[in-house]
Amino acid sequence: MSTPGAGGARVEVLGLSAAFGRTRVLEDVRLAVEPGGWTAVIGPNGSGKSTLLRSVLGFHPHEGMVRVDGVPTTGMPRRERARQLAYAPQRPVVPEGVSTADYVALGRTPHRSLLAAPRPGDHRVVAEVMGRLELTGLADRLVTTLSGGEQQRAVLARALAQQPRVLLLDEPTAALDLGHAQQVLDLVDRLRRQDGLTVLSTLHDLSLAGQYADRLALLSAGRVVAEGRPADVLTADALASHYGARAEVVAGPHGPAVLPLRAPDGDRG
Ligand SMILES: Nc1ncnc2c1ncn2[C@@H]1O[C@H](COP(=O)(O)OP(=O)(O)OP(=O)(O)O)[C@@H](O)[C@H]1O
Repeated sequence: MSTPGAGGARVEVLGLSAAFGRTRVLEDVRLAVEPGGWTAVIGPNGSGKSTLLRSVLGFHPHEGMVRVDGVPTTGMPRRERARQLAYAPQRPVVPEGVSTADYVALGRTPHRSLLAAPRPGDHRVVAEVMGRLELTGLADRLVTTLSGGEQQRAVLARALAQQPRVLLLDEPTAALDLGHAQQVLDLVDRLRRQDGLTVLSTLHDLSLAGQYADRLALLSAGRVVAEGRPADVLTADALASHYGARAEVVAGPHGPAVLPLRAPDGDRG
């Protein structure tokens, strides 16, 4: 598939801190994702994962710096930023009165001059992405009428149609059944392996995070408390101390998977 653009880019997050009003929610976050790498940011509810992604995109005010291939994103023209970084949000707001095909085609906007009509290449990219995400049959449906999972795939399709060098995914599988979740993650995995797309995602499903990402960053109360290979970050101790969870971590063929454990009989009411 020829979806991403000019190969992946190195992303560096340097000393990033952010707040809502006076409440600080990210504290001195440092991360680097190599071209073609996939870092999944994990962490309990409210630990700052979405705010981190939104800060990297420049959607949330922050201190510190984000660099793409060494170039700070602050001050980068909007269109240039949109050619480098694409984002699929956790709770997308889809426009009224727009077909699914036209919605996905919005991803081509950064690649054409203002007011220029779509070119054959634009239609080809949109058709290809929609085919890959099983959206072809929904092309003429209003995007507002799609189910939650279909909408989530449409949002990802729009981001991929952007042919970015870096893909930021906020909970890309939240509304998807297991089969579609695997389909989406397999597609992203293929794009990074074949074309070097760089991926920074959040993922609540720790087993999927352990299988697909090559690095995990564990956020807790706005700080990165562990970063490294999935097998080193996903440990029963880390799940107990940062999630308050009982779980066993088992080694799978492609990385660790998490098996949640019921409370012992004596601990249940
Ligand atoms: N608009 C807002 N106004 C005030 N506080 C906010 C706002 N959005 C998020 N927060 C707070 O910032 C903190 C980080 O939120 P964020 O959404 O980044 O966490 P998260 O790790 O993505 O959470 P989840 O796993 O529940 O999606 C939380 O305490 C949250 O309540």
